[in-house]
Amino acid sequence: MHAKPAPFGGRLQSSIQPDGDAAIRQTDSDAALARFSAVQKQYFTDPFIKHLLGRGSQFQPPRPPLINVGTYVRSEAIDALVDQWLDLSHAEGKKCQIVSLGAGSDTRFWRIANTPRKDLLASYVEIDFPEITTKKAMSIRKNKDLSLLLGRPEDVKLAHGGTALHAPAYHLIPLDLRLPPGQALGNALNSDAGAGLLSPNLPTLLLFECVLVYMRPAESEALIQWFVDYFSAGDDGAVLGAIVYEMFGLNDPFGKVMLNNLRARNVDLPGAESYPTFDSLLQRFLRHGFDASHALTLREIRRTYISHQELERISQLEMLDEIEELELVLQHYAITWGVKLYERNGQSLKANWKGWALRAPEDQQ
Ligand SMILES: C[S@@+](CC[C@H](N)C(=O)[O-])C[C@H]1O[C@@H](n2cnc3c(N)ncnc32)[C@H](O)[C@@H]1O
Repeated sequence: MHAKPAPFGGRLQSSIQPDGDAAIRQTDSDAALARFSAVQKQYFTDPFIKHLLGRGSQFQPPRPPLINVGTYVRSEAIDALVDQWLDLSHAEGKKCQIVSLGAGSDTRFWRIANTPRKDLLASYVEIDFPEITTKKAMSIRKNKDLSLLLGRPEDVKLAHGGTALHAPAYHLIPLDLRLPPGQALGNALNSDAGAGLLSPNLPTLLLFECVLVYMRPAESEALIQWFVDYFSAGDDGAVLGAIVYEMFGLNDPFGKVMLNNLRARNVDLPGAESYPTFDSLLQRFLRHGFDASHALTLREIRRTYISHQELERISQLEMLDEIEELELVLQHYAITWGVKLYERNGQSLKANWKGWALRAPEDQQ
């Protein structure tokens, strides 16, 4: 076996603390290390991740090939969906907003800000526990590669004792997402910068990368519903999109081993219970009145949505001979995405947004 069943980037370290939230927060370091490992092995590039790793983490050994391939497939697919979202907003003549929930040490904002697509971003909001946002805010302040992409130094401000950070198009906000969103999230998005951080009129994409699985279903449903209601207040009709990446189908033998391994490290996955099958994934958004909902397992994405040239390239990076094991693991992770369209006038516009989907290589020409 190359790896014990555990989330990609979720191989927990030995120093697990008794507090369950500490173990959940630890998954952020694991995710960042998994990304750094895939970068070191040249699966993809990310010039920013090294600035967000904890002290000494750069010297950790790389992750096993199976984990690197999983991180690569997930990253490529979510990047493609996010880029397409930005381009769809652009085609509509609007800037777009992205909210990353449980953002941890994610580098997506900087990766976008480093490209011409930066001009398509009206606002990028990242939310996580205060311990995580404090660490991230410090890394941003300390590192020029990160801070320069936020704007002029005088426009970048720490807030709430260093747990929050605000720049013209970037906001880092400390919050426990399990709190009733009506008060907690609503206040967090409205108080800090004086004005609302999110316009209800702009196309807005929610990113939930490996976070809802740590919350109870009632809590994650309340969170998604809060956003659904928030955008119904827009006067120009908004478009709400969401991407969820996480494990599912954990009631089979593989899933049970995964759950037990995590439980031994003080991590529960209450959010996985509602998603025992592939079909159940689509309900994630349909139950909130989304107009379209799609899901793909990482196994299917690797098989169908990554070009032969790319598969050939990554097969040269390191030895991976246990394809069956790889497929078994990839079969338990899925990307689910959906879109909700609010009142507006043009049917063609709706058709555009409904076509938001991963493209197989032969459709990309
Ligand atoms: C596995 S990490 C994923 C980080 C990042 N989204 C990524 O994919 O690289 C899970 C993140 O969700 C955050 N998280 C989990 N439960 C949370 C909650 N109730 N409120 C805020 N953040 C939470 C953790 O602190 C951690 O940063």
